[in-house]
Amino acid sequence: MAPRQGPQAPLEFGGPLGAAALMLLLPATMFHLLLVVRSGPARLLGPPPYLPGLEVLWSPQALLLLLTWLGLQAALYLLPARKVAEGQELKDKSRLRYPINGFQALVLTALLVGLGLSAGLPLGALPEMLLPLAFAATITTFIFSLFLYMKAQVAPASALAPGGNSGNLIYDFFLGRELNPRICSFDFKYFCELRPGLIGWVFINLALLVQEAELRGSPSLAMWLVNGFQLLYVGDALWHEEAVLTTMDIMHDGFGFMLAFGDLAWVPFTYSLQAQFLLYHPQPLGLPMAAVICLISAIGYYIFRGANSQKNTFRKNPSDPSVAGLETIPTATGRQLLVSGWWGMVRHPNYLGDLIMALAWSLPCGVSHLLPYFYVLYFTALLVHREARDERQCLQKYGRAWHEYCRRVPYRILPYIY
Ligand SMILES: NC(=O)C1=CN([C@@H]2O[C@H](COP(=O)(O)OP(=O)(O)OC[C@H]3O[C@@H](n4cnc5c(N)ncnc54)[C@H](OP(=O)(O)O)[C@@H]3O)[C@@H](O)[C@H]2O)C=CC1
Ligand SMILES: CC(C)CCC[C@@H](C)[C@H]1CC=C2C3=C(CC[C@@]21C)[C@@]1(C)CC[C@H](O)C(C)(C)[C@@H]1CC3
Repeated sequence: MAPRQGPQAPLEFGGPLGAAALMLLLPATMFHLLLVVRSGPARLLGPPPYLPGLEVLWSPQALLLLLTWLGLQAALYLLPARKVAEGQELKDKSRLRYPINGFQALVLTALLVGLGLSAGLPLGALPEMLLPLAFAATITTFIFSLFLYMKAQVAPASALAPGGNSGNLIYDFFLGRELNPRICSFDFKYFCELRPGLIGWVFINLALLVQEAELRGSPSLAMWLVNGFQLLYVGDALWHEEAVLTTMDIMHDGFGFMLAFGDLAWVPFTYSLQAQFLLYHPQPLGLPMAAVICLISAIGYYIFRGANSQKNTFRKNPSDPSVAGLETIPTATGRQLLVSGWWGMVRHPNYLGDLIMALAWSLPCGVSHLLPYFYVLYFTALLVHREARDERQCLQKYGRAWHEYCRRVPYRILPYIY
């Protein structure tokens, strides 16, 4: 079954109306979270303590800091890489090349921040700048998405994504028209997906830890756990950077407002919510409970890493000894689907591991508030929706073989439940 493309592709996210609503809702949710987390009651569903005026949101220093950060990460991206990887085959049968130096960028950033700290860089002042920084990031992503939309106007048809080219301005602006927008070898989507937002997230967490130490003498055990788990997640993503080339975002989705805002604003400012919560609402955490949470995190990571690595190894080289013995289903495209190992347990074992980790990130915040569990709730919704999108795409790609896979592996994410 040939996938429908361009104006015939089925509309996702509720079409133009859904896209318009999400473009308002996502930034509004982000600002709501940033405001309620520092309020006394910290109620996820309550009203924000106040509605900030432009004088609170707008700060030229915050914009300058954001642009410096983006410039630094872009410079680190352009440094010589230990390896250059080839992406998946494109419509015109070509393959793009990607530098593998994300982990190096993380280490170099840590060294620079370390040097800055020893020279008196006031990292602990960053939490007070989160609102204006998030505002600067939101404006920047709107302008950047406009640039991406206009760049796609002059791109060849073969460079356009399967969705995101419906002809409706709002929908296409949101979803993104071009699959891999680039200037020379600088790939905007690949850069944004893994660098400024993801690395920014761990340094926001670190700044919250530093401020907690300044306020209370030392960081709490809960703050250490949240920082440690999320650093492991980001470090792992950058260590296995090449694996991002087989994700849905890189292979299928265009680069527009959804991913630009998601990567540059949503990830750093909402994924750091647990650490923000702990700064304003300290929580006691005993060693036995901390040990249980570490165990949950380790189980989640084991499933997440095992499943992702198994699929990536198999997609790169099906005769690799670690995957060669696994049972597979042939498909009409020549590619095969794994039906044993992690991918024989449920159809998205990697989502299951990621969700277990998400729970472990929130548990150090105790159970007195719903707010730090926002990530678990949002992430469940995101992955359930993402799974349904992927399922549709796989059905189009693999037809009967996909039906056979679903028959053999009936559960999507959670064995015997979903
Ligand atoms: N923290 C966050 O905010 C987010 C994290 N994630 C994480 O990112 C990771 C990547 O997720 P995502 O890109 O959504 O999806 P996947 O990495 O699960 O990729 C899905 C693709 O895998 C291939 N595939 C599916 N089933 C099989 C099988 N049985 N055998 C072999 N290949 C198969 C198909 O592509 P093909 O056959 O073409 O290779 C399918 O389209 C996940 O771990 C997820 O949890 C995702 C979103 C947000
Ligand atoms: C909120 C919006 C509706 C949607 C925004 C979604 C984005 C925030 C996420 C889409 C896919 C992502 C991935 C990661 C981060 C979040 C976004 C950008 C990821 C880089 C996190 C680290 C993982 O190890 C990964 C597998 C590399 C992830 C890839 C997908």
